[in-house]
Amino acid sequence: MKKGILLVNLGSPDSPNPKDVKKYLGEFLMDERVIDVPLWARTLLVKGIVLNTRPKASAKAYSKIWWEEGSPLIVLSERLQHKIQEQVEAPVALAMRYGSMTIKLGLQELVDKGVEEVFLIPLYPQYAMATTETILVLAEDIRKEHFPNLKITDLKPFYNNPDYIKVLSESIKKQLEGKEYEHLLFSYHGVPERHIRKSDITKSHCNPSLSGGGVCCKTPSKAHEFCYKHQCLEVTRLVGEYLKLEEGTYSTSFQSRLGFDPWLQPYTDRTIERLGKSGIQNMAIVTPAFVSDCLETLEEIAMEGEEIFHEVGGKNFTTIACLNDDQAWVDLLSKWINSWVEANLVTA
Ligand SMILES: C=CC1=C(C)c2cc3[nH]c(cc4nc(cc5[nH]c(cc1n2)c(C)c5CCC(=O)O)C(CCC(=O)O)=C4C)c(C)c3C=C
Ligand SMILES: [Fe+2]
Ligand SMILES: [Fe+2]
Repeated sequence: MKKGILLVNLGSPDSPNPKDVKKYLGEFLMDERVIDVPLWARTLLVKGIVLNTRPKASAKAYSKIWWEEGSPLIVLSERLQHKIQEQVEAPVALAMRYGSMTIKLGLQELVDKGVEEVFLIPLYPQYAMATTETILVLAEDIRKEHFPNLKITDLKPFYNNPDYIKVLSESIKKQLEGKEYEHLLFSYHGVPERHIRKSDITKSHCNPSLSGGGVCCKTPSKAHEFCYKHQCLEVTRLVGEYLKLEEGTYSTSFQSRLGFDPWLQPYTDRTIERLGKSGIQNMAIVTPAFVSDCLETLEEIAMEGEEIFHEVGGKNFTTIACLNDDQAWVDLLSKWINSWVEANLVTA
């Protein structure tokens, strides 16, 4: 069977213009695994409220980070794809869950090259309903409808894979060389707490709220295979261990909340403010829910986050770049792909 690889990331608008941003946000936010309320309520919220207000503000934010070659997330994902292709004989295609570079087009590209078996790689270290799950469900729907003879195998979340932790930790270490910092904040994209409860396969383990939360994530459970919060906390713990970070000099927070429901806490903006107010003068921030830099890292963290820190008296704010097309990361993904191509063994 001829094999091929499909890398899948989140996606971006075609341009930072409000019209393109509105189209993109419409598709993104109407996904039932992103805004997980009944269709009528989602339609009312997204089409009646969010799409009338947010695209203008989002477009402004996108304009600040847009590159000449296009959206940073897309350009960086393409660089990763090309570098991997140099180390892998099977064809490597790239698709996005939302926007013009669809999963259907990505699969079609591989099928046109004679591929009969696809290794699908969601570019997310942690599992979440709003990221990994929505990719897998859509890919399977497309396979059934358009490519019924195609076989698809997916790479499982690799948040605790020792090689991944090593690559991430070494990247952080390298970027912090010669930098002064008293606190390293691990900021992950947030999700509503409700998403965590919905993904709990035991239906009784996960309790992510601040009052009862935290304990469940540290108590062994099969629920953790799908618990985004557990998987984020594990990345922080394992990197802390690898880099021998001192207790109290690093912590975890969650960014990018939207709407009024409780999201995973502590929130990143409030944490940055608290750190600055508590006398921390130099802080660094890393964003391990993303493998490619994007709006959420380049604008929300590197620009807004830094502004908050300076407003409360902080001095040096170091933003650590995502793995992007870092050579060790390219080598690791290529190693996982090659072992699947050679033996169908997924090593992550
Ligand atoms: C409203 C619900 C949202 C959930 C749940 C959510 C989860 C989630 N998102 C990412 C990764 C990215 N999100 C990005 C942008 C972005 N996310 C939301 C909303 C939710 N995300 C919105 C409305 C936006 C658009 C921008 C904005 O208006 O603020 C991006 C950046 C895309 C880019 O083009 O650069 C990424 C990446 C993860 C990993 C995640 C859950 C774990
Ligand atoms: Fe998001
Ligand atoms: Fe948990």
